[in-house]
Amino acid sequence: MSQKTGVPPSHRFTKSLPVDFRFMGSPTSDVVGYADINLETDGVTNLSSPGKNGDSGVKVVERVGNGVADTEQGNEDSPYSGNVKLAENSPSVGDEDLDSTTAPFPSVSKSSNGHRWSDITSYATKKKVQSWFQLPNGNWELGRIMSTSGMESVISLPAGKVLKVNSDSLIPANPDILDGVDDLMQLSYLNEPSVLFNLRYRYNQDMIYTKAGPVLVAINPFKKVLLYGNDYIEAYKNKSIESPHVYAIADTAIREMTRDEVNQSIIISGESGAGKTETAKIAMQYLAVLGGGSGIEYEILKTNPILEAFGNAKTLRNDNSSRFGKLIEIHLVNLEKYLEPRFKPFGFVLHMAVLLEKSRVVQCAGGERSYHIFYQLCAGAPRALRGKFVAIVIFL
Ligand SMILES: Nc1ncnc2c1ncn2[C@@H]1O[C@H](COP(=O)(O)OP(=O)(O)OP(=O)(O)O)[C@@H](O)[C@H]1O
Repeated sequence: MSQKTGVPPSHRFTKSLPVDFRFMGSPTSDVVGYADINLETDGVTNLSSPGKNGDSGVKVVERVGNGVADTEQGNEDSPYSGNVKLAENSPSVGDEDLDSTTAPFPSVSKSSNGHRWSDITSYATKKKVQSWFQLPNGNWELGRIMSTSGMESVISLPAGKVLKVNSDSLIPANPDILDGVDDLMQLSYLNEPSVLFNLRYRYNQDMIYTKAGPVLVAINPFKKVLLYGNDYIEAYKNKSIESPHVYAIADTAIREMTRDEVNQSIIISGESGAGKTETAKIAMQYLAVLGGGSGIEYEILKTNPILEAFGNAKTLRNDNSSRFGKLIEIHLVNLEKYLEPRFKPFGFVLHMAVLLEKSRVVQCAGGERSYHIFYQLCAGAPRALRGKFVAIVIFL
């Protein structure tokens, strides 16, 4: 099978979080010794890395399972610790001729869970399907299997690199026809690099939403994307558009509530700066339009800046970080059976703020700020009063 020739070069590799990734902490001391990639003149890439004592030992990362499902299995420290196993001081690919079947290559140690990809991998190598290979620096590269002998495969990577690798370390890639599918469940091979590749492929075309079965994956675009507004809302309401979207999630929630007469919840989770607050507002925007247009919905949406003034602050990760947990309850009144497609206006929206980070009022880390309201107070106050406010802030 050919490589993804229609794919721009920037899409052909994808990167995992480093195996020593910690959410807010610093890398641990037991880090993987990432190998340097040296492109030899004969086009064969050798993996080499100075070991602790200056030897050429390299720690090799083994992928032992399906990245999507396994993220829940790891310990709480590392999101990928359930998936990876370090084979320390394994020999690196040497300078030997590729024809030499005894040439050392990054070894892969089996995990106690067994190698769940081995069946699929052997099928993939037999059929020479395009495969993903993880370089020691964490990048996944899409390669074409040139030959396989025993447990070794020779793969060609983009830019003419050729590698001899353990066949078990290859992870099958999906055919080109599945590039950028709407729902990750449609992928023939559901593995970490394929998921990352698909998300990245869509993201590069401003398709920031992708379904993973009933779950919506949203990637923060950090720029204005033309996916919102009344035209889109109308289209999702009329079901004339089916691309994954927050609007579609909100639409499903309200329709199922009407049909089953059961309350619905939308849970939005992600790390700081991922876009949870914006996503919640986008969902509320859809519900507001669907609500019928009494005007009260828009007033409710306007309460967000007030809530954010008291509960949001600039952090190193997010200029408008919510420093509290938020539960938003939207109550619909006079909801008559089978009222679709038009719903009665909202009764009220209940915001519940919990676990406010109180310490931020008196102390915050360098480069961060206290709650927006303090700065807004100073900015809006008459000059004499402003001086007093600033004095209080300094005194605190
Ligand atoms: N859909 C989007 N379109 C454009 N920009 C977005 C979108 N979602 C998020 N952003 C940008 O990312 C920034 C951070 O998003 P947001 O405040 O929603 O993150 P968060 O997950 O709520 O973070 P925290 O947990 O720190 O409160 C926003 O201020 C905005 O600039």
